[in-house]
Amino acid sequence: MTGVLGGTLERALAPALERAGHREAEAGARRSLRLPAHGGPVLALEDITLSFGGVTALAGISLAVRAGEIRAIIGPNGAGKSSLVNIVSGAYRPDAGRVWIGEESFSQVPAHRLAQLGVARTFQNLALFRGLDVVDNIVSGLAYRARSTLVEQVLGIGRAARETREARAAADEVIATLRLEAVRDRRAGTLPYGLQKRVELARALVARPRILLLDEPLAGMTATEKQEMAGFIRAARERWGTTIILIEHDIGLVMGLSDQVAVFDYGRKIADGPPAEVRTDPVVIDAYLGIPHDIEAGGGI
Ligand SMILES: Nc1ncnc2c1ncn2[C@@H]1O[C@H](COP(=O)(O)OP(=O)(O)OP(=O)(O)O)[C@@H](O)[C@H]1O
Repeated sequence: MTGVLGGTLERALAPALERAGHREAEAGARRSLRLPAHGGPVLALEDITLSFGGVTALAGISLAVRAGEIRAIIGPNGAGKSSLVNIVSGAYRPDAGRVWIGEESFSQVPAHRLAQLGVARTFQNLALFRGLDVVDNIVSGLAYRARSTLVEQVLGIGRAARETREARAAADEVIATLRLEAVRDRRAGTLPYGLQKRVELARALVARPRILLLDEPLAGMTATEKQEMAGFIRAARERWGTTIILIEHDIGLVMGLSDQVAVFDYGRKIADGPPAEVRTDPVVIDAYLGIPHDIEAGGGI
């Protein structure tokens, strides 16, 4: 029966997987990736529960993400994906459970220390400074680091001058990796949507976070833009070893891009494993295709 269900999901996902187009190349890229040999979890959730009034958004969620991993979190609407990102980024305090970031554990992640903890995030909606150049938008991702005084900054001397030089160098490295050279000095607000999303990714990467939370990075993009963005997410991980947590609705791309996929449904984690396993898991198929188990037991779909 599993085989039949597995085949059903394969068929359901086939067009998306076909669009992704380079599963084999991606598998090869994963094989050649230099992950730390004994990378322990860089991020772990321990029995996290979160409710809003009578609605349970997350019910006893545990999750461990290894250093350098691309971990997708997928699930139908309302499954609890954004709640999880908001807990990791400190916007929400769970009712119970702890979050581990590296060696430190928290009942609520201190949002003001997020950058210092090495965590960066992007948002579902664009949040760029539309009137600023691309490079200045990217440099703004380093603002929290500035140690120079206001006087030094106004006069452009001392630590401020050095910080400016270092920030530009860091921004230019990200610009080169994400192939943004041609629009470096363009106003962000004048760029097509897909490029603006790429600038957001660059801004989140400029401080070289250990952990990057991407909330629907491919939403609203054309198929070509999605392919490009998936390539740049992979490039960032390969260049800097960034651990990436990815919330995404495009299952085809997720399956090709991620090392591990956790599937949520109604606030519970119903599957967690490599894409090939998750894709054929009957529980996941039920959640996505709405195939009741009694039909499965009855032998026909
Ligand atoms: N701030 C909030 N106030 C009240 N209820 C909330 C809040 N945030 C989330 N919820 C509820 O918690 C549940 C999980 O929502 P969440 O946004 O985390 O799911 P999701 O998987 O990200 O959904 P989507 O894919 O639609 O963004 C939903 O029932 C939602 O209505």
